[in-house]
Amino acid sequence: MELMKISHVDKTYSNGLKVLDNVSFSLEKGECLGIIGESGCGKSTLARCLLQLEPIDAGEISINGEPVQNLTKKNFKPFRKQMQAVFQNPSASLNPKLKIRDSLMDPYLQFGGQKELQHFSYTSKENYVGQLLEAVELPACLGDRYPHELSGGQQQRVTISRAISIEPEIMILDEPTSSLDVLSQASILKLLDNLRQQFSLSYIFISHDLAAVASLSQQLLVMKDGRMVDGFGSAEIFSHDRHPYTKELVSMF
Ligand SMILES: Nc1ncnc2c1ncn2[C@@H]1O[C@H](COP(=O)(O)OP(=O)(O)OP(=O)(O)O)[C@@H](O)[C@H]1O
Repeated sequence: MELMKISHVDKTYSNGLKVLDNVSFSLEKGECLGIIGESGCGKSTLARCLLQLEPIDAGEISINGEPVQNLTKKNFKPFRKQMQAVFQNPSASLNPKLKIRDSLMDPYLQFGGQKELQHFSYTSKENYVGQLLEAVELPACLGDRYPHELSGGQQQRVTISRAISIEPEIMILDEPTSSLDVLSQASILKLLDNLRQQFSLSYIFISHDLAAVASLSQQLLVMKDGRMVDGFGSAEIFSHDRHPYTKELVSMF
């Protein structure tokens, strides 16, 4: 089942730089779609456009068959609730003045409240936050701490926990492991893979790190200078049919 469809999307910044050029792809329910590309190719711009943090100039973005690119912020809110994001730098994503417990409550208060949760249950703040921390394999006592009292890997687990807290359908992962050391990267990738299966999530995983993307994704797209130049199933990454640019990326890792 097609959850999200991106058709012929263009984006040019006000300085005249065309960053997305006729970008099209679709995300199937339950899959991890990896998007690989070098620094500056437009990956983060794409993530921001999907989340409507940036407007697009042309094309269509639809979620569950509904075009969403022209919706007001208010009308986009129900779709935004279905689509959460994890970014590269967890310390920038967490409010330094809030205890972890209060950061974790943020999406529930903003979007959830009345929403029936299937995997988590809300009986009290304490209990809900405990379940959220447990889902990302962190002890409940961390709820009492501030972000600077956690390691980078623990902080990223908290941002992942916050993203799944209202049980979205889609997660946009924009370089989720790039700021972490190698061991933390591996354990976060494993966690993300487990959570996708446990919570029936679908991922768009954007990174310059081919090994990380390939380890998690069923489908891969290769982005170069704002265009998708190649797309294939993860088993076909080493195929002779790959685009020359894909072969170049593969040969570098
Ligand atoms: N708000 C903006 N205004 C003008 N140009 C921008 C803006 N944001 C990004 N750019 C430029 O658009 C291009 C693509 O940037 P983007 O951050 O999307 O790439 P990226 O592939 O995510 O790179 P990286 O992996 O280094 O984060 C770059 O040349 C960048 O300098």
